[in-house]
Amino acid sequence: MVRFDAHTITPAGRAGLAALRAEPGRSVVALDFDGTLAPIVPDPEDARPHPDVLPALARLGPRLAGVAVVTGRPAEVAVRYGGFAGVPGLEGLTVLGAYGAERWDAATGTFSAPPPEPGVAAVRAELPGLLAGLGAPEGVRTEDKGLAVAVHTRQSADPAGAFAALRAPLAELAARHGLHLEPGRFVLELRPPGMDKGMALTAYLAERDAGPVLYAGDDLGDLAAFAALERRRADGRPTLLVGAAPEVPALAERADVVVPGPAGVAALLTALARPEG
Ligand SMILES: O=P(O)(O)OC[C@H]1O[C@H](O[C@H]2O[C@H](CO)[C@@H](O)[C@H](O)[C@H]2O)[C@H](O)[C@@H](O)[C@@H]1O
Repeated sequence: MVRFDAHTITPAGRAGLAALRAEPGRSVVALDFDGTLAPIVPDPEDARPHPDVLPALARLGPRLAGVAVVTGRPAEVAVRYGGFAGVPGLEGLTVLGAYGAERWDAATGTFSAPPPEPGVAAVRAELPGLLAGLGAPEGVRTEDKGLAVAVHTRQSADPAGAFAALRAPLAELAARHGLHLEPGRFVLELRPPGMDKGMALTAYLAERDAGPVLYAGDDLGDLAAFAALERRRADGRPTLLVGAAPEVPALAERADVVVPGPAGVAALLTALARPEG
């Protein structure tokens, strides 16, 4: 069983954990995908959940008011890579993809997504020429996400250097086409403004009439979800913020507890799924 002592979890987080254990039927567990459920890997197409994640979620799901995956991935990609469809116990799972712009519900098997914004097509067309003109190093990769385009530097020889060099020109390209630049772990994503994980999570929690909430994330895009739960906490509602990446200080500093990546998240979910919690 995973136990957290007073030195590794904040008092508010401990209260959130106690509430989750005491009232599972009113509780929601919401989880980021990459870096939280799935280990970070060099090629984004290779990301798959830690092997203990699905069994734990399948045990937890029927006991909770809701389980959601809140991800920057397109919903369809997250469902496919996650292996979430048709899993007994996950009939109530919801995937909020593209930072909440897209949605998939296991209960119906249906996807919903808005039409792509014209700025995304313009960026898609301009990006190869821009990257060539900037002399983007070998290993810089683009990921076409449908509603957004992402530029990855992880596979270049100097991921941090390439990230720093590309950030301003990509921000300028995004702004010129009415898009927002979303920075992440060696990724710069050009996507439409107007939606973030905090807005998506808040709407989902209202829909489920949620009580206690656990959110786990590993990257800057998860800060909006943390902020949404910090507001709930300020209203006296129990929450548990889990940071899944000690190496991302902006998130780890705001977490109630920091666990070592998807293996740590899986261990926490497995412990929560036990009858004794
Ligand atoms: O919101 P998330 O579920 O955390 O998705 C964020 C981005 O994750 C993916 O990129 C990250 O994971 C890759 C696979 O481990 C890794 O190679 C990359 O360096 C990371 O930035 C994904 O490719 C993006 O589309 C997501 O927005």
